[in-house]
Amino acid sequence: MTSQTHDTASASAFAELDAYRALEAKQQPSWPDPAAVAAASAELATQPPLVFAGEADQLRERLAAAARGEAFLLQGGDCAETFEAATADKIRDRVKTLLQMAVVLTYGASMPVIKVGRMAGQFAKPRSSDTETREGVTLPAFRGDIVNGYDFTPESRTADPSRLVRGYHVSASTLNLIRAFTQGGFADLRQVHAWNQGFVSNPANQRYESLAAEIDRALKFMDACGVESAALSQTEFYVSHEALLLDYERPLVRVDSRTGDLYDTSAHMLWIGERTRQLDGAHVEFLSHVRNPIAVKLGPTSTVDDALRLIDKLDPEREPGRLTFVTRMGAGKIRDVLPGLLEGVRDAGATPLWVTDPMHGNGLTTATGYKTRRFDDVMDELLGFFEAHREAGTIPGGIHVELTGDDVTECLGGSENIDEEALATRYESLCDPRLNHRQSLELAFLVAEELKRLGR
Ligand SMILES: O=C[C@H](O)[C@H](O)COP(=O)(O)O
Ligand SMILES: C=C(OP(=O)(O)O)C(=O)O
Ligand SMILES: [Mn+2]
Repeated sequence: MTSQTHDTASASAFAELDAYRALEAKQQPSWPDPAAVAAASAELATQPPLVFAGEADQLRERLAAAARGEAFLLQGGDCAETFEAATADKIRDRVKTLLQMAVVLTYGASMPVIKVGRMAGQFAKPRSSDTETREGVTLPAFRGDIVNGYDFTPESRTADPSRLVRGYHVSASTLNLIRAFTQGGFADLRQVHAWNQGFVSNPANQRYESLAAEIDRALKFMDACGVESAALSQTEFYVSHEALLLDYERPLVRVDSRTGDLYDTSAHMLWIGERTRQLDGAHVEFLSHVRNPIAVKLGPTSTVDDALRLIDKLDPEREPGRLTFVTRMGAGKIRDVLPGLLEGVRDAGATPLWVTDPMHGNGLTTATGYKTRRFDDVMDELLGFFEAHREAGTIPGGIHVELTGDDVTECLGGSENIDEEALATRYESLCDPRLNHRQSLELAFLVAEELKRLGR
């Protein structure tokens, strides 16, 4: 193609993308100053992409393997990242937690684990209510650091478009550190013990320690045999977030110079949330025009028809790895709802990647006002997910969890038995409750058992 025909082709691709502008976009902030939003978007449009299109393609291939049952997706991180918590220590501890979980899963299941952080861009939050009332004062709800501040004052809660640009820069520095850790030796499998250090000693990381010792012995054996593999010293690590805030996502859509295709370069993988997955809505339209791997959350009211129409819109070619469904049904509903959904999609001949989010259908608020989840409900939804797939003969391809490497007390239960009273001691999340480091490892051991049972 000459450069002129290339320009014409990308102009028409952008025109198709912009069809979303005529559709309803739910869960967007009301920015008080539209000119300032336009200026922030224009600034973002001049910034370099955060990811390379070829990386997104590689992830799509990995996800295709997971949809075939030859790999397993581990996607996790904060509910809402914050600018303040984008520190070296906190990013390192989240990466370490995901690496540890991946080792538990890989070793348990003898299967490659695809590591995808809810990191480097997971800043925008959909809310149940547009406003929050405290002691008779009503203000706009907190919609994530990329929109407004958490402090309960009118100034802080006013949507501020300069946060869009700051969100980009915090994402860039977070991603930079993730790349440094995962490619610069920190993720070397010979560091399997080191990832466990610095966390409060507990039964889950003691169990991890003995698994790490087995891995060490296996590595020494391989060394002694002269087996060398670059795969041991580096790991692929991808980033993802909910593509919620279209004023942030749109300026980061770029043309892949290799193919002329559009990619949303804010992350490798993007998902559409339960609240914004309307077929005639802006989010579905927008993501139908970019080539990244896309996920859609499916809550308990989802029908087979919803799923099939999403497939037709987002993955008309039924390209392996393009589309992931993340089901978040709730422990009490998954066994009733999921088998029928799996069967309907299976009978239509489609093979999306099926992943469970055992967190978002299991929220509750305590009498003292803490948003929390019971670890037992999370575990129960996980088991229900594996059961439903056994029933339908389909492939349980991954998990999507809200977690942190920090020693927080946000979810009830787990082996340290966090109770309602303990929630107050280290509750740090600005949105949903996350599994702490120990609960995350416990969950990984349970999933590893289920994967072993599958005997893949
Ligand atoms: O992360 C998910 C949603 O943003 C969150 O669950 C909404 O919480 P809310 O019901 O407190 O608004
Ligand atoms: C908002 C989220 O989930 P859902 O769309 O499933 O409610 C989330 O993943 O933080
Ligand atoms: Mn959440």
